Amino acid sequence: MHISVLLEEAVDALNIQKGGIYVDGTYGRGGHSRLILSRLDKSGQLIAFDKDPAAISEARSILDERFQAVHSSYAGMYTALQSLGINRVDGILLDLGVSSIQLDEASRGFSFRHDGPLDMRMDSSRGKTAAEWLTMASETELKEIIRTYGEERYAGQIASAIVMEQARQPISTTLRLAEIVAAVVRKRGHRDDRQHPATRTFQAIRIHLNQELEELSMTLPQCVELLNTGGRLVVISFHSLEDRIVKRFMRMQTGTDTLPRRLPIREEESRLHNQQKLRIIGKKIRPGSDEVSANPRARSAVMRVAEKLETRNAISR
Ligand SMILES: C[S@@+](CC[C@H](N)C(=O)[O-])C[C@H]1O[C@@H](n2cnc3c(N)ncnc32)[C@H](O)[C@@H]1O
Repeated sequence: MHISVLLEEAVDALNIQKGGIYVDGTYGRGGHSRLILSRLDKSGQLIAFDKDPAAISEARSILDERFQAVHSSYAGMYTALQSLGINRVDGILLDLGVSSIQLDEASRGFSFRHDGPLDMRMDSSRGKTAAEWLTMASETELKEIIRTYGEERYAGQIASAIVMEQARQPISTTLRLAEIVAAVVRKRGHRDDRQHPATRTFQAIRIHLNQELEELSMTLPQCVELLNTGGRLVVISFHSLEDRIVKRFMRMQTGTDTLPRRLPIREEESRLHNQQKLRIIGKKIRPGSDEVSANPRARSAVMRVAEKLETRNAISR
């Protein structure tokens, strides 16, 4: 089961207009989608995306003519909407990362707690599995990925242990990878009872394999392009790397983020940079303690909301 995080808060933040067109970029198990649909009237529309074929097949069980499910990354949102004849929408929700169903289903290979094939693809219909990727990754690449996407302080030692074990016998299951990583972390005397020692490494490989940060960065500008004036962009992130991208992007679009002062920036670039396309709505929102105790996965969630402004030329710096 997947319990939707910040369910009411996120849908409230979309400021639903009954007859509007909305996008749920991350259908998952449809918690947010169902609530959005309940707030639309007969003329409203909701288009949901998910990379995961299992999520989309569940979505297709919603028989509602106001609803369409598209099997695609949200990074393909602009093109997919165009092909549905939709140029503008009134709100977009991105509830990032993996669902509890993906994490808990051993056969998907995301979990260091349940043994399964080392897969980790959100879109199980294409691309390399984590096990296949490990057969090709160099120690340097592994170290870089584990350090950058996992913010893991033992990245070097973990990468070296993985490459050594991989040479002895290909690592093909989640528990084997978890044991290799845990052994390194424990040998360094590190203990954190709140977190399994392989958490950061699994997160890093998952982010890399699914191109999570690249796709998020490609999608945010499409959202701004697609929104009608007054339309809302609502993003729920689950780790600081995602949240940093969202925060930076929203600030840039408000024209309040500063460009490095000493760079020779031409007037045109400066004018474009200062074009204010979004207004930030409220402060970042975190789930309350009741939600976190009912759903520990909500613990790290951060929601940010922005609204599309009428595009106008800002004054150059
Ligand atoms: C946290 S869950 C969403 C849960 C959903 N809001 C709900 O209430 O049930 C994230 C979902 O987004 C999907 N996802 C992650 N990255 C994606 C991407 N780039 N494009 C499309 N779907 C993506 C995952 O497959 C997963 O099903």
